[in-house]
Amino acid sequence: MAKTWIYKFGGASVKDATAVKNLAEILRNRLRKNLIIVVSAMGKTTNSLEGILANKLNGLDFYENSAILKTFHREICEELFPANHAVFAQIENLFFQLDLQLQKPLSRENYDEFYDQVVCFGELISSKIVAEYLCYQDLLVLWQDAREVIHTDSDFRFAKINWEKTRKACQSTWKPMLENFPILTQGFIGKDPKGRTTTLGREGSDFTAAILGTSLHAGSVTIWKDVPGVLNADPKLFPNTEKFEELGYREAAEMTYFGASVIHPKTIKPLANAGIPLFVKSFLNPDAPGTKIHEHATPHEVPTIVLKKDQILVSFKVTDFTFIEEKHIHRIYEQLQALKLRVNMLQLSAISVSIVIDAQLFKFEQLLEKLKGEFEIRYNEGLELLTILKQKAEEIPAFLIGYEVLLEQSTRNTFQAVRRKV
Ligand SMILES: Nc1ncnc2c1ncn2[C@@H]1O[C@H](COP(=O)(O)OP(=O)(O)O)[C@@H](O)[C@H]1O
Ligand SMILES: N[C@@H](CC(=O)OP(=O)(O)O)C(=O)O
Repeated sequence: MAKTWIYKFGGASVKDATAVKNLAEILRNRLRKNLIIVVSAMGKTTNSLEGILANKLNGLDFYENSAILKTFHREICEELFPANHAVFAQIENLFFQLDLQLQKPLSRENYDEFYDQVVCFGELISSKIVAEYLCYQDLLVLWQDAREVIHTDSDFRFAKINWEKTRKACQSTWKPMLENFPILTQGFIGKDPKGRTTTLGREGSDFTAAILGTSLHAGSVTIWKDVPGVLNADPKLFPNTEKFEELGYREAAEMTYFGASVIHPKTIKPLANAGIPLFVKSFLNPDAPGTKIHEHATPHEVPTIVLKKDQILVSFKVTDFTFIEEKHIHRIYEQLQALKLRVNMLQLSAISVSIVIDAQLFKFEQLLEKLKGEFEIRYNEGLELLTILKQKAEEIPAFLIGYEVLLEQSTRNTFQAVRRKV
């Protein structure tokens, strides 16, 4: 049987009508049977949907923002299609379904499940528009609902994949279709055992591409980005970046673990286990080689800089004149795990445990609430976690000029500092 190939186009590559036209041009010479195209929501649509949810939760007007989102998509369609095209009714119908969902009651208790039933519309709407446009351009693709094959548990907003069920569904339903047509589908979304929509975590469409690639033993997975490939730092934050021609799976995984947002952190592992190469390519320069992530990459010594924003540094101090013991760390980790909060950095002293975590809606307050009786808790919000891999000692001070450093750690291969602007 022929190999499957996976392309993933993220929000930036479908952010407006021009971007959708560019996507079609990329596919014009590349579209073939056995290709799966995964698309994300258009531009910042997921952020807008999160804003709508926040307004609804806080009892504020959300219909206006919902109307703005509808206009945004309708105007893209107006640039792409003639006025009588069927896509307008399809998009109208999807927004009608979104409005129905938004009329249901929302509280903190049902927030995560409600969230998934709302934010999935970003990908559903985007994939409809892109699929219709490709067909309109004689680039025939089959629109398929990713929820038919991506099976997850019911951990809403952070759903975990049922790999076996997903693999079987991909092989039995999509593989035969792919023998005749390319498939276009959504990233980020799945379905739980009760048939309810789930999502895989913010920016999870890269992970969808890896899940499909692994389940179908793909020849390769390509994620199309607005950068030339994986660089040694985010070019939006640092000048003079360098592109990697190739990277080993381990190194790429490490970069994403520390927060290099160019690839979703869960993407590398399944591909590495299956030995499937991952290409990161530019949708602005599609013929350029990009970065190849694979097993046999030549090692390099280029320092790599990763910056994670919106960090909170929390210190838990014991209050009874004892020293920090395993039981204290255990208590803190137990609560962190229950709230699905990951520790980005940890430091122990005789009487306190300091951790660095991502700021996440509601979660931090819940952590404080759970542990305030057991520890004296202090925290600083609005921080940045700077990580430099393969650091050169003499280059580090330049990264800290104009910043106050609240916590610092260094090993032979990794330098980390929690900093805030002074
Ligand atoms: N090391 C890095 N190399 C390249 N881009 C990076 C890196 N770290 C962060 N980025 C950022 O990742 C962005 C691309 O990822 P993302 O915006 O998530 O893509 P999409 O949502 O379109 O799939 C780039 O625009 C860049 O700002
Ligand atoms: N639309 C979702 C999923 C995603 O992966 O998007 P993108 O490919 O644009 O990062 C999000 O914004 O989280």
